[in-house]
Amino acid sequence: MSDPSLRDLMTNPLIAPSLKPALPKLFAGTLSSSLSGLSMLGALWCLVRLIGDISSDWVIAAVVLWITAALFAAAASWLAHDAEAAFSGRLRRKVANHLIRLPATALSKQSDQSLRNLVSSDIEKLHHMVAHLPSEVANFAILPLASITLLMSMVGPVALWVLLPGIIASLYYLVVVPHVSARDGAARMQVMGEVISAVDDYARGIRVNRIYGRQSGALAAYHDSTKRFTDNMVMWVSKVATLAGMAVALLQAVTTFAIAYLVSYDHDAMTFAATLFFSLAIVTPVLRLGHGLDYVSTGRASMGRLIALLQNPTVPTGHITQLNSPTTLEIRDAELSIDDIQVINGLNHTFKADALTAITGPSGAGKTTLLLILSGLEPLQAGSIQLAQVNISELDEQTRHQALLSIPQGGDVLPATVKENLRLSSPNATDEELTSALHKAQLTVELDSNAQTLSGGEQQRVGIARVFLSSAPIILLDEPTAALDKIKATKLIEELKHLARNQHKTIIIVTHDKTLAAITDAQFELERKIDTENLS
Ligand SMILES: Nc1ncnc2c1ncn2[C@@H]1O[C@H](COP(=O)(O)OP(=O)(O)OP(=O)(O)O)[C@@H](O)[C@H]1O
Repeated sequence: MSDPSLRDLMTNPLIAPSLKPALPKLFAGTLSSSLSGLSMLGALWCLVRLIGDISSDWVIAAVVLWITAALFAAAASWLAHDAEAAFSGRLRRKVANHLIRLPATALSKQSDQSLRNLVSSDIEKLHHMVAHLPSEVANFAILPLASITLLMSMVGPVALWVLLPGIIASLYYLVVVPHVSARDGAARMQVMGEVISAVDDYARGIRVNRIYGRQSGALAAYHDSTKRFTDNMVMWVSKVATLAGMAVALLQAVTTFAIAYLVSYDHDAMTFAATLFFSLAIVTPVLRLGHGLDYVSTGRASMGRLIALLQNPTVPTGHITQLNSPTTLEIRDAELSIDDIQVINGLNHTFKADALTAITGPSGAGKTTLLLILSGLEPLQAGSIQLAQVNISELDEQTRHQALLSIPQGGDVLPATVKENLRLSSPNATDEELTSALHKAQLTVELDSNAQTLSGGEQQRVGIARVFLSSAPIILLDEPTAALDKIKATKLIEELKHLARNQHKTIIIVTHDKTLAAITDAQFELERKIDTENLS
């Protein structure tokens, strides 16, 4: 699919609403930028007049116009960057809101790197393009037009010849550079990708690399790809940058001077000076066209990726805010295929209230997927999840969050203390309550210790402690005992059973461990669906 056009910025329903409130400031920025450029041309004109009429008036007028140009340029920059900041803030919030509401399977298709890019560099590239467009409109349209009008009025149509360097420069930047870049760009991007993966691999395997030295794995790949990247860059620079340098040198000075002389040699010195200066005012911006086009093309590519992300449907929500009591949980006639593989097929079950249920089954049977479905994070293709006899997709999002707490497998903690991590779920809990919750989750650790320096299993138990602080009536846990020894795992199961019974909660865990499942209040076994027709 080709990248969206600049028009899409204004018309695409996923991007335009974030830009629209910033448009008045962008237009004001364009106007200021144009006035700044016109003031510069005015100052130039005063200097030209000085040649024919040596008077301090022209010098004063030129200085005033230069100062005016500087003030307008500052205003233009402030307006454009203010508009850009508001636009990127709105878009960033929109993308972040969208990402956290994506179905689990859609989210799993994005790598960590592409998620990072979507919320940071892609938005930066797009707002960079938006911030620079006003001054580019002034540079590439209004200033050349004003210069050409002046030249035509002074020298006549023959002055159009001074456009020649600008036209040649434009063709170079619009045709030659993109052609060379497109040919070498893909190879450069591939090497760049290899450098990034090698750095990533090296960072992850830093201890291993320390043991095995430079020759091994990621470090060797890093050396190899950086070398190829450097060679490739040198080759590219020698092809494109050298030609660009020659073009600037020839077009800006020699050729423009020669043409200006050719078209105005029989006029007076003032007209000759005006022709030379104003023709440079046309050619100089064009020589910066490469940079202009670079950020427009990267901005458009980023806009394409952001639109593709925002086009993904989010998990459905409704407006129901009241829940019947008791808060029962059932799954009815559920069907779900992921990438054309049927994972859940006609599933029906009512989970026992005030009890701890264990979901068991062989690897790949769909236990984690079922937990995601029950938490409302993976929409079904058919059937429904009934929470307190309401279809979960009709529940208001906040109501769903208050009714359901889901603790995924593995530990994800924020870079803060254990206390701060727990306080996110229960802001008013006392230190005693927090310590008691940690204790029930089979974790003995200081509340002020750094959560990120805990082991993976300990981090997971910080998450499990939230279960004992939460007021949600439905609690889902994926493999909560995976990192625990037998004694601690059994104690945790007993604590969860106790919580379910005493505080009227429906607690559901996924476990591989049949002996642990046997001591829960109820079991629900999933079978692995094997396509027997394809087995010999
Ligand atoms: N995001 C995804 N993309 C593609 N396939 C997926 C995705 N998530 C799950 N699946 C597939 O769905 C099936 C069930 O996966 P799931 O993780 O739910 O199984 P599980 O019973 O929890 O397995 P395990 O016990 O090994 O954790 C598997 O065949 C898996 O490959």
